[in-house]
Amino acid sequence: MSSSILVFGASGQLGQCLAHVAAERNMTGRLVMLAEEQANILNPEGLRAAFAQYQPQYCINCAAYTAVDKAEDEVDIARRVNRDGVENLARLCAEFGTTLLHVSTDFVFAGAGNQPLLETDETVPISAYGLTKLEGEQVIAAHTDKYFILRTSWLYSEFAGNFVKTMLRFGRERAEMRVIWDQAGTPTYAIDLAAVLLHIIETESPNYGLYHYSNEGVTSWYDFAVAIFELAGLLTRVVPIRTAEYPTRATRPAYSVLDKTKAKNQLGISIPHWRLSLQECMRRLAG
Ligand SMILES: NC(=O)C1=CN([C@@H]2O[C@H](COP(=O)(O)OP(=O)(O)OC[C@H]3O[C@@H](n4cnc5c(N)ncnc54)[C@H](OP(=O)(O)O)[C@@H]3O)[C@@H](O)[C@H]2O)C=CC1
Ligand SMILES: Cc1cn([C@H]2C[C@H](O)[C@@H](COP(=O)(O)OP(=O)(O)O[C@H]3O[C@@H](C)C(=O)[C@@H](O)[C@H]3O)O2)c(=O)[nH]c1=O
Repeated sequence: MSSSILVFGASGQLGQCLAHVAAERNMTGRLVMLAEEQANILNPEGLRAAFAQYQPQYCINCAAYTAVDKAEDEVDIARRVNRDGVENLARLCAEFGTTLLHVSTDFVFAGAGNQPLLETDETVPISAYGLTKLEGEQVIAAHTDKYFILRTSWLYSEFAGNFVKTMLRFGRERAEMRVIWDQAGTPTYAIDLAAVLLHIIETESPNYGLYHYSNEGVTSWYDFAVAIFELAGLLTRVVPIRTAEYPTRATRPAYSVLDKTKAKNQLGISIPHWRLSLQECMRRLAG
């Protein structure tokens, strides 16, 4: 077994954040970054060749179908990536003795409650994306014990497309933005999440299992947008609206705040507040 770490979906948002954090930690040499063109997780033969070549100690799966609204009309395609592709990886990890690090979502929950969600809370996905991501979690647990699944929420960063970059783009063009205030959750800086994934590897944590991870605190998309414009120095007016006033193809959970107690206790991490991490991201975007 080599010490290498295979990363799938390397050109997406989280994949790029991993490359960035790995470089800061002098871990770049261990990472084998595979974008979809180099390794499609739907191609078992190609994946087997990569596992055989690198004999990885760890595999990080950043590959996913993440188009939440589109998934409602393309559930089969979403399922192939978010369930079947993940199953391909889980099978190979079991065969090669590789530890699998995978990322899931707050959208596995219905979001009807008002208390921070635990790993043990009931999952009731209300969107096709959420359902296929939950199926991905289940196939991992069915094939291997050596896994870490981190459910996260509202990812953003300076890389790829995300809510922060959408707000900044529209905010520069428009005097006013209408943003939902009755969906509560916690944004997560994908750089912080990447750092946790690499921390699990660096510490060779034996505490396998399912974890919740987002930044600390609670907010709404509206408050998040207000904070983004404040930090960017934009005068864009943000109008709070209800979910019903912003119809989307997929239904999103009204409340999806994740309780991170388990991750803090078992992985030995401390978690920055979402405002601090947003500040850091905005600093990097400006610089
Ligand atoms: N973004 C968010 O707000 C949240 C994301 N998550 C989860 O976090 C993880 C990372 O998300 P994020 O980085 O933001 O997502 P992105 O959409 O930015 O990245 C996903 C990557 O997967 C690639 N991909 C898609 N299909 C395949 C395939 N068959 N084989 C290999 N690669 C493939 C995509 O390539 P291409 O673009 O070319 O299709 C893309 O590069 C995902 O598991 C996601 O479900 C969880 C909560 C919130
Ligand atoms: C662009 C925009 C969005 N919104 C709302 C719609 C939605 O409820 C919320 C976020 O919209 P977005 O389309 O950016 O993000 P969305 O695709 O809903 O984000 C989700 O992505 C998947 C992958 C996840 O796993 C989730 O954790 C979550 O991050 O903001 C507005 O109210 N006004 C706006 O102008």
